[in-house]
Amino acid sequence: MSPIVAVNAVTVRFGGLVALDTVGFRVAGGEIVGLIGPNGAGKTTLFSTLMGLVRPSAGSICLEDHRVDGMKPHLIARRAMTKTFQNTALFPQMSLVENVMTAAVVHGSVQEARAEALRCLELVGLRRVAEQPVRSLTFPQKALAEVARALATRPKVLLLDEVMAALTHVEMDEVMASLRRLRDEQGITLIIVEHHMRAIMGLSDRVLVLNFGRLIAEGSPAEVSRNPDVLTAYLGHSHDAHH
Ligand SMILES: Nc1ncnc2c1ncn2[C@@H]1O[C@H](COP(=O)(O)OP(=O)(O)OP(=O)(O)O)[C@@H](O)[C@H]1O
Repeated sequence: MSPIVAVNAVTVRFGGLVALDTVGFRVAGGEIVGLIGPNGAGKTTLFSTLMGLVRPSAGSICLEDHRVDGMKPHLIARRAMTKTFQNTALFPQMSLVENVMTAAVVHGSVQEARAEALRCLELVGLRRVAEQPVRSLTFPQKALAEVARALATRPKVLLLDEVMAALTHVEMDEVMASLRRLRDEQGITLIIVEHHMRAIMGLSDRVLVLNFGRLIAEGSPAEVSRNPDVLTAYLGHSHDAHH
């Protein structure tokens, strides 16, 4: 089966700095792929490049066999790949469903946007708190609200950018269960950047490891966590290893 996402020898340079160096990998439809690496490894740059916010200096990116590198972000979103936004402020005084509707208005009338927003909330298990103001939600509910907002564009591939950043272990487990269900029931492909190793290792089918812009390892969570190159990369950046 052809991959849903194919990244082929992508290089990104910022002036003299090589932020991504001939990075290549494939993602199958319905797969959960974790992307890890020490600070400055290139994770954010890779997400930005996938989303069309950064143009690769070399290489190509295909989404369902269509080249998307160099395409504008909204056109990539229309081709069904989108991203959550790190620390995007939800409107705290508005209800949850109204917040998701702000992303769902692309679907037409207010009534249609509301129906779409409720569908997205159902997908992440938040339907029952739809009418509550966002300020009254728990941290894991807020994290899942970000995911629901991203789902309003009906992605096949969803890039999750540190949605679990502020959570405790118990809260993380709650979000992870919802994300797993989203993949299992909807077949949505998830690519995840997360500093919490526990979340990455618990959720991912496969983990990609970046270091200084290069892909240094790829495998199951168990394979990656005993890979000597990965251990060296993290020991050199002990701050990250403790997250
Ligand atoms: N717009 C930019 N202009 C110049 N250099 C940049 C730009 N964006 C990122 N970089 C550099 O590219 C490299 C990769 O950064 P990136 O933010 O992608 O890493 P990261 O893995 O996401 O790090 P972190 O975990 O700290 O978020 C770093 O050296 C960074 O300083």
